[in-house]
Amino acid sequence: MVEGLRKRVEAGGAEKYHAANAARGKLFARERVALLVDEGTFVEDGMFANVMAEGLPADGVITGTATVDGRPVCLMANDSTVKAGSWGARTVEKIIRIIEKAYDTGVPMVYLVDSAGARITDQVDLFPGRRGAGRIFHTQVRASGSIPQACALFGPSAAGGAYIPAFCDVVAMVEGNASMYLGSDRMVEMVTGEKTTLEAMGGARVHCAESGVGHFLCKTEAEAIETVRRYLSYLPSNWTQPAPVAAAADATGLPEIPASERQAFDMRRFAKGLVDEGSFFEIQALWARELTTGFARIDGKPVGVVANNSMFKGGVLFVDSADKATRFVQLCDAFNVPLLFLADVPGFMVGSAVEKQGIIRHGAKMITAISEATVPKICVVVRKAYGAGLYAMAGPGFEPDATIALPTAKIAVMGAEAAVNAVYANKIAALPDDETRAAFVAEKRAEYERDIDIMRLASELVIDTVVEPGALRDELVRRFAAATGKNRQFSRRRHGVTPV
Ligand SMILES: CCC(=O)SCCNC(=O)CCNC(=O)[C@H](O)C(C)(C)COP(=O)(O)OP(=O)(O)OC[C@H]1O[C@@H](n2cnc3c(N)ncnc32)[C@H](O)[C@@H]1OP(=O)(O)O
Repeated sequence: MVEGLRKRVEAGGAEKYHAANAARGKLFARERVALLVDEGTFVEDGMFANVMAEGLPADGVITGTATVDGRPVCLMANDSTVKAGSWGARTVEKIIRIIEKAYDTGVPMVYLVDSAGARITDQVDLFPGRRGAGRIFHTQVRASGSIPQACALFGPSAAGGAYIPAFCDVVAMVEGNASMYLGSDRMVEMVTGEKTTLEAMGGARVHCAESGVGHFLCKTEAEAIETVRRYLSYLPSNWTQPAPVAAAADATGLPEIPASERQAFDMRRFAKGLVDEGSFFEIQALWARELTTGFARIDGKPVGVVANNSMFKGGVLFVDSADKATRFVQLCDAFNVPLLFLADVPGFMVGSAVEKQGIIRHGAKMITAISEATVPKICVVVRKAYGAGLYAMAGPGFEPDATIALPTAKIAVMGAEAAVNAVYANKIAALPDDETRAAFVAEKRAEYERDIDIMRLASELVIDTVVEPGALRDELVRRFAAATGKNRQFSRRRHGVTPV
């Protein structure tokens, strides 16, 4: 009898739901689990949930333990062939238990999500109680920063269900099928009159390029699962362990840095050329692109890279880029991944539009995260670091383990042109003709540039050293190694009151 039941549970829901999923290019939940884990390592919990009462296989969610690349993980996978992957009371209990197990044993938790959210027909059993659906989120929040939590999203993630991905460190979304939304298109039309679709409102591209809730836009389910595996490879199993070291690889070398600061420069190419070949793993590549974030390895050891990218919006910091940096810095700091800042930043955006969006609040949040990060952190000024941009990129006042400048670096309260205009606007306006004005501006500009000369800043001990680009990688290897055992106490308190 047990074997027969087991086979029925393993088959999932009715054939018509499997056929509908296959027609959309979706895999069965058990196939997803098999793609994620090392072969033969999966041990399932609660597979007979609800089998006697309602005959809903596994109550629509598969949970258990396994290894990924030889390291233990806990996982859950919604089965959308069972009531669209909606959560009944046992579904909720299984999800809570597996997150608790991940937290208690100190291993990553992987969420393979494809769910209609709460099972509306069973709401009294699953929704309001102490171990109701809200407890899933409470447990996720408690585990956040203690163990890595990664989500691959293959289908809908409706209403309350949308918060499971939202509480994860990262979310990989499959384009065309994955969606996240608080209210379905039908509900939106009923409440607001807006006519929309799941894809237009909460599709993978929307969340990966516009809202920032998604981190990786994937073409296939296999790619989303591979992305989760790769994410885990940069992180320790929990916050008490060091980040895992891989075999070292050579770097491909740095691109030439343009002489003119007005010329856009792709800092992703710089980062890729600096780190171990093929190790750069960009996170949120499509969102707030003026700032690049990603993991990489230098000499086999993981680092988190935060880099300004002047290819987009001149590398100026906006509200979204400040949020992107904040979250990534917190992620690295939580999991003992040293931070490398590559600065080429004119500062934060100014103007009424960004003031109304709260640029001060968002910028303060980023600077808070940089201040609170106690993991080894090194700031490399590649080109410019102007104004509060220097602070946001872990400049000297933010206890970096080093501030390194390339010979192309400029550090100043603002660029020369803006500075001359700010100080001498009245005098310039009073000059008699264009020729005199141009000569005056050129003279003041030269004076200003002498003041901020990078060797002068080195001689005043503002920065720790100036290195040629070819020597930067070796310098970083030595300095990160020297910072490994640093004291990580930041402040005497429970937690700060962060600007959010
Ligand atoms: C914590 C608060 C919350 O989470 S409230 C949750 C609210 N959830 C929703 O509003 C989502 C409602 N469902 C949907 O929009 C669709 O089912 C989505 C998720 C888009 C999937 O569409 P599709 O793949 O076409 O499946 P379908 O609609 O044909 O449903 C298949 C069977 O599953 C059922 N189902 C679906 N959602 C729920 C649900 N939330 N609760 C209970 N049952 C649900 C459908 O009734 C359908 O059942 P049947 O095949 O008619 O027996």
